[in-house]
Amino acid sequence: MQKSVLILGLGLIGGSIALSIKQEYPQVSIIGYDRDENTLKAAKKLGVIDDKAESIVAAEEADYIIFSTPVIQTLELMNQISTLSLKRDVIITDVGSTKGSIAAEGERLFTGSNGVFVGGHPMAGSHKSGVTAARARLFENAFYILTPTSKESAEAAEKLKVLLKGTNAHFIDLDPQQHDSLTGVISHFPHVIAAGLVRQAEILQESQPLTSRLAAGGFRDITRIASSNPAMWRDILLQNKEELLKLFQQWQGEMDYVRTMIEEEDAAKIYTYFLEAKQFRDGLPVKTKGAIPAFYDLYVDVPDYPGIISEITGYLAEEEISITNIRIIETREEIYGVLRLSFQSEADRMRAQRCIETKAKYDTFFME
Ligand SMILES: NC(=O)C1=CN([C@@H]2O[C@H](COP(=O)(O)OP(=O)(O)OC[C@H]3O[C@@H](n4cnc5c(N)ncnc54)[C@H](O)[C@@H]3O)[C@@H](O)[C@H]2O)C=CC1
Ligand SMILES: O=C(O)C(=O)Cc1ccc(O)cc1
Repeated sequence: MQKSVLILGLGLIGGSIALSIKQEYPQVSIIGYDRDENTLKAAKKLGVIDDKAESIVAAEEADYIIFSTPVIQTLELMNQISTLSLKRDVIITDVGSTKGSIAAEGERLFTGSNGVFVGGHPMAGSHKSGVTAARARLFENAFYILTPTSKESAEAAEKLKVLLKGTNAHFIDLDPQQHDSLTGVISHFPHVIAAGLVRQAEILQESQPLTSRLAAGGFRDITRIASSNPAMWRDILLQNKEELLKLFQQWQGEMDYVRTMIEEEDAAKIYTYFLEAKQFRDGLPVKTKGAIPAFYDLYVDVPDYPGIISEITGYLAEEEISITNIRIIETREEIYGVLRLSFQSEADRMRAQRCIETKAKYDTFFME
């Protein structure tokens, strides 16, 4: 493919898209634009882009334009770019976490004589940001939603899937409103709840200093997404306001229901509530990535002796398997402890399991 791709915003997502395109099509020319000069320099130095664009006017040469900026800036940049002399058949897309207003603006601004717009959202990420966190494999097995709104944009979506083949993502076409309603429930609202739980603990911490020490285990895990980028989530909530307001109402009803069951000490109803939640949760697919990044954790039953961590990490290093986190979960009084290793992908976790079971002969297990 001898095409030129302009990526605006070279952070975690823009950088990862650039790397995945380059991996599949080395001959494609990737031009990067970012308002932060240091990011641009880093992107060039890390080989994420082939060339730096001095200004957004570089869009006039592009066959594909990908907005990878925060959602509010994407709307502003789309307006600026639409006033340039773009190639007639340029395909324009974005990666924003919200789609309603971006897709509507894309359809209004790009009318066929100055390119065609199709909204996009790769549903994988991390709480990290910036070009240094970019990875070609970030979107592997993740859902990548495209939101075509016309026959022309549906055709553009098919071409985009070819360009983005190297993401190894699963593409799904959705209506923009349907996208916002779904991601509201499974991504945006959970970020509000996670932040709310953390703030509740923070208030208790003032009178009970033990709180943060006790919160170090499971609480820390279920509130992990509260460590996400605050500016990004502020913008996402503001752009998905209508859906979120509906969800607040529904959630308040849900919490009232739980509170009443407890007030009335209705044991049977409380049991059914948890049982039904467990059944739905246990039925969720495990092989694909969802909106919120999965934990690729492997638990290893290890004898509790000095040097055990370096023994295990040594075996993994021999096979060049990278660990993103390591922690002793619980050291039982006697002989065995549980070591939790976290990996970047399911493939790394599977390789690590084979490696440890073969070389060290320790039992390993997953907790889904
Ligand atoms: N972080 C995540 O996990 C995911 C994020 N997204 C979406 O991807 C988009 C980008 O997010 P990240 O890559 O995480 O952010 P990031 O903070 O890592 O990167 C954003 C980049 O855009 C640049 N930028 C900001 N305003 C600009 C402007 N006006 N002109 C040029 N460059 C500008 C920044 O300098 C930065 O390099 C957002 O719209 C977000 O909703 C989508 C899926 C996952
Ligand atoms: O790490 C997090 O906070 C995530 O939940 C990752 C993420 C962030 C934004 C998206 O639109 C999709 C996935």
